[in-house]
Amino acid sequence: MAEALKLPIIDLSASDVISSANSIRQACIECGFFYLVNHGVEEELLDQVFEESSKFFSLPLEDKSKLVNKLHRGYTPLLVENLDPNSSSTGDSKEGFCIGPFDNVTQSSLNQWPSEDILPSWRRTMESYYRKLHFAGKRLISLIALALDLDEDFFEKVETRPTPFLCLLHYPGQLGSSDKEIYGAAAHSDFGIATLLASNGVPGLQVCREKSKQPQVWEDVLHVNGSFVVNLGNVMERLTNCLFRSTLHRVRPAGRERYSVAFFLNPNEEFMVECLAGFCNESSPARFPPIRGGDYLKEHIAS
Ligand SMILES: O=C(O)CCC(=O)C(=O)O
Ligand SMILES: [Fe+2]
Repeated sequence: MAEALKLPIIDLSASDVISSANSIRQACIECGFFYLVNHGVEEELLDQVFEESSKFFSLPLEDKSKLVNKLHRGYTPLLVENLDPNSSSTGDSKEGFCIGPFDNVTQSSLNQWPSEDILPSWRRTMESYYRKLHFAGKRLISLIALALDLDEDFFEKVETRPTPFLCLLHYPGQLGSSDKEIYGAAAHSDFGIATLLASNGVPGLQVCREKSKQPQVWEDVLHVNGSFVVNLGNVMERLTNCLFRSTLHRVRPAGRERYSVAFFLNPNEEFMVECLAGFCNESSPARFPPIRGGDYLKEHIAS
């Protein structure tokens, strides 16, 4: 059993935003992971999301496969994604379903939905959860902007505002017998700006704080009722020249069915992902060349 990691807790509704931004800054420099509480998402809605998620993943593969992932929206079957292809030839032992933005007709038309005849309240539940998370995500990112000494509305402009994706994940409890260790999600860091994660409480998520230290030390991230686990993605390392950390994490199978819902704040296509002024200088030059969000996404998500 790995040691449990004690993560800082950030209160999204605290009135002293400067103090919250300072706590976020410290958490992002030290670990890149923290718990988010008082985020405004009701427990009842989250319960409904897990209930609907379980109903979808319980459908016959034939039905789920009709919605197979296109343009990062829809169903990804078990073992298809591999978050660490360099170390593992086997895909991750999880299945997923992703929903992209629906704030304009063009974007919205790309989403796929299970038939209302089979799952009548599915779409309504997921859209409602997406909206709530979007609201919480905007507030969180304004605190992250303050934590970077930027204007609070830095991430609200047309070209800087994140593009969120909601991904439902299901890790089956039983694994086939194999000599190799199969991960629910193999070791990876997220490629976007930040991720807000909720789970049904079944353990499995682990973090490796020092990715280059050998042997790697993995610590358990415990479930805290009513909180989201937030972690930064690689875009934040690029913006801060690695001051803010995008930490390696994975999901180990716990022998019980785990459901999680990840809300990924990805860069939008027009966002220039480059070291922010004040985070690099002559003695500490930018470690990554600038890249447009659209090109960055092409490099990081398989189509
Ligand atoms: O399901 C989890 O607990 C983590 C999922 C994750 O890390 C990811 O999808 O990027
Ligand atoms: Fe992740």
